[in-house]
Amino acid sequence: MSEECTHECSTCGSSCSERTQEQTNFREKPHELSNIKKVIGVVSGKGGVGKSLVTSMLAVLTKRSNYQTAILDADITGPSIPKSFGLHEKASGSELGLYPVKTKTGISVMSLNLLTENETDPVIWRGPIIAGTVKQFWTDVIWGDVDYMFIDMPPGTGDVPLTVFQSIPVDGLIIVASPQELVGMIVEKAVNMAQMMHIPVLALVENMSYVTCPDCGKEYYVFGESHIDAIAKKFGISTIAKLPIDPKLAAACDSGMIELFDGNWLNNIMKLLESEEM
Ligand SMILES: Nc1ncnc2c1ncn2[C@@H]1O[C@H](COP(=O)(O)OP(=O)(O)OP(=O)(O)O)[C@@H](O)[C@H]1O
Repeated sequence: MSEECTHECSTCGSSCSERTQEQTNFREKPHELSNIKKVIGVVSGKGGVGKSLVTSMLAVLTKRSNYQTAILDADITGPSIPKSFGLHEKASGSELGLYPVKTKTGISVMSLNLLTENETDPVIWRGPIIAGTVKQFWTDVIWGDVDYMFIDMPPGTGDVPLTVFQSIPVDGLIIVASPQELVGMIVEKAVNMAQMMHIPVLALVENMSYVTCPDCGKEYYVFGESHIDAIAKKFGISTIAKLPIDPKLAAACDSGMIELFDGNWLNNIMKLLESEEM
């Protein structure tokens, strides 16, 4: 029995002598025309902390390194990926399945906003329908060959993230948090959920960590001293990144130009993704 045993035998993948229940396998197969090598989930404890921004930036970096890249926007009720890439066309389909929409640089994207008639239509669905839609983005979308798929997860640790973790083989998670969250329990909850689902936490990103003065270049930690190093150490997460509050990033998202962002803040996560450890 592992030291981290949660006694949740139905969701545990290890075959140990203490097993009391059969493992229930909820894994869904991707579309037969999809060949997806690595799946990275981007999660946050709560909404609005920059999860979609980090998902978009990591996808842009992998694409810049010439990998076949895809984004599955699992944030069904608040999809923001199409907007940051300036995607307004609708996804098309055939009798074989649905086709993702390509961004200007060739990143494949599927999001509910690419399917609804109006981008502003609210999605007033209950949890199981939302979770079912995410599953369909995995099973019914013809993704083709993908080296890295990033999943922009819905915030929190509820119904939908649980279904995604159970039905899609996620290779690793990147947790995005604001400086305030890093002093509370929200990040701890996300780390604990990852452990319970047996998914490794690859990296921790502190978004809106600091502001750089445009005149003198000095960094100001407006939310107080950063706690990311201590939290990463506590949970044994070796890769961290700090993203400043940068009006250029907000403007790039708003104008659909995130593919043009300039900055090396997430380069060490990129290195990790390309390394043998992944
Ligand atoms: N470091 C940053 N600098 C400037 N603007 C930022 C930064 N991070 C996020 N933003 C802006 O804050 C807003 C929220 O970010 P984003 O949509 O990525 O958050 P989220 O965690 O995905 O939210 P939700 O879960 O509600 O979808 C966006 O308008 C984004 O452009």
